[in-house]
Amino acid sequence: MTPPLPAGAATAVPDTGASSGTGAAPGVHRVVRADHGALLVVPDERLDAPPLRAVLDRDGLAALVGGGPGDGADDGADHGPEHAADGSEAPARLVPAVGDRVVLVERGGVLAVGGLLPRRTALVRDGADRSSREQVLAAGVDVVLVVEHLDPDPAPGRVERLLTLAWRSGARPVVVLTKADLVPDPDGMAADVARVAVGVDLHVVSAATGTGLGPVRALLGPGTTVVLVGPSGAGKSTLVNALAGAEVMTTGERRADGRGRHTTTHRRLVPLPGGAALVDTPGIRGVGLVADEASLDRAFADVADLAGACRFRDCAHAGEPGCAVAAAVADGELDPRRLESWRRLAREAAHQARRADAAAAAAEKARLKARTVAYHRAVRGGGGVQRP
Ligand SMILES: Nc1nc2c(ncn2[C@@H]2O[C@H](COP(=O)(O)OP(=O)(O)OP(=O)(O)O)[C@@H](O)[C@H]2O)c(=O)[nH]1
Ligand SMILES: [Zn+2]
Repeated sequence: MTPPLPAGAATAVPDTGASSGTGAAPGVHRVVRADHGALLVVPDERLDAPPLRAVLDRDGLAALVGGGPGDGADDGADHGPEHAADGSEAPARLVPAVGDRVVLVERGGVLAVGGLLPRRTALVRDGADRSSREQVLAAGVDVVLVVEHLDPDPAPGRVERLLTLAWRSGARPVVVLTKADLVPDPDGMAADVARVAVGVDLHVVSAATGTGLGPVRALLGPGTTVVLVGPSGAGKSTLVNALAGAEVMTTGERRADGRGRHTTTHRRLVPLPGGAALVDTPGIRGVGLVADEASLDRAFADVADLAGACRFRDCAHAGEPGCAVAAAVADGELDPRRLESWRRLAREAAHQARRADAAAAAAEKARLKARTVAYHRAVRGGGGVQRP
């Protein structure tokens, strides 16, 4: 299913004056790979078509119309400053990430990315370089499968963390518990995990026996983009291959020579049989958390509901009087482990927000300084000011 060009999307495409009749693949394309200015794209409605190479013009900004969780972020690579060198405001640069929908234009005989369609969803992680920049790992994702094994025992804290990440993306989170064939009571275990997956569908599967794959497959209709997150060994690749009925992802079988595994090193969009797409990247599999208050409120909707009854609006549920969350723990209504988990993630989210603020302040200071320098240069160069 190709989404129609939203109204106003055409303004995302700078007028390049490109002549028509060049046969430059028109229509919306999907970014299959994004490596430093060069992109591989395929038509949105033909994901299995041979990829085309398109350049990302460093000057021609890929401006985003509308907004989304990925706003203002890029793929983490150095694509130049956010602001023009003279300190004047430049439109925020957005660099296409895997899964983005782009419009191509022809520029001097080469295919270029003319614009980016609004990013409805984006899976982001903390900048690898400890800067405040968030890195867009995948854009245009519809479903985030949080994959967790039943054997060894599932880790509720990890599920909570990944669900928070998934909610943050704007996509729909779904929990998949794997390796049901290895435990005596998969449904009992699933009921325990369901308590930490509030408001989220949960499926129990076994790739080995094929149990439970139907409902997961049903999530992957034509035009759906899915990404899997979960710990190494959870069975993500095995699950995808079982769903696809083909070797789409490399599984974790060790290489015979013992030198690690055959794994992809590039982020890529992989077409699945049936018209869905998978974003596969090793970076996503063990992604660091980027939480914010809204995503925590979704992932911990039960805690958020209780918090509504706390006496203080900004209650930290850490011993304040009239705390409804603490009361729920005392009553055995809320698992203290869950409150502790919420606390830890809320601390991380606050830390990330402070870092982002500090970086924004530093950028603003640098911008003002550049402007001051430019002013003094102009004044001196112009000879407009005489020294007394
Ligand atoms: N018995 C059983 N084994 C499974 C199942 N799913 C996966 N496995 C096994 O678990 C191991 C890890 O599976 P992978 O699919 O490679 O796990 P992964 O999550 O992709 O791991 P990374 O690539 O490290 O992120 C493999 O040996 C699989 O054969 C299952 O449903 N039942
Ligand atoms: Zn409270």
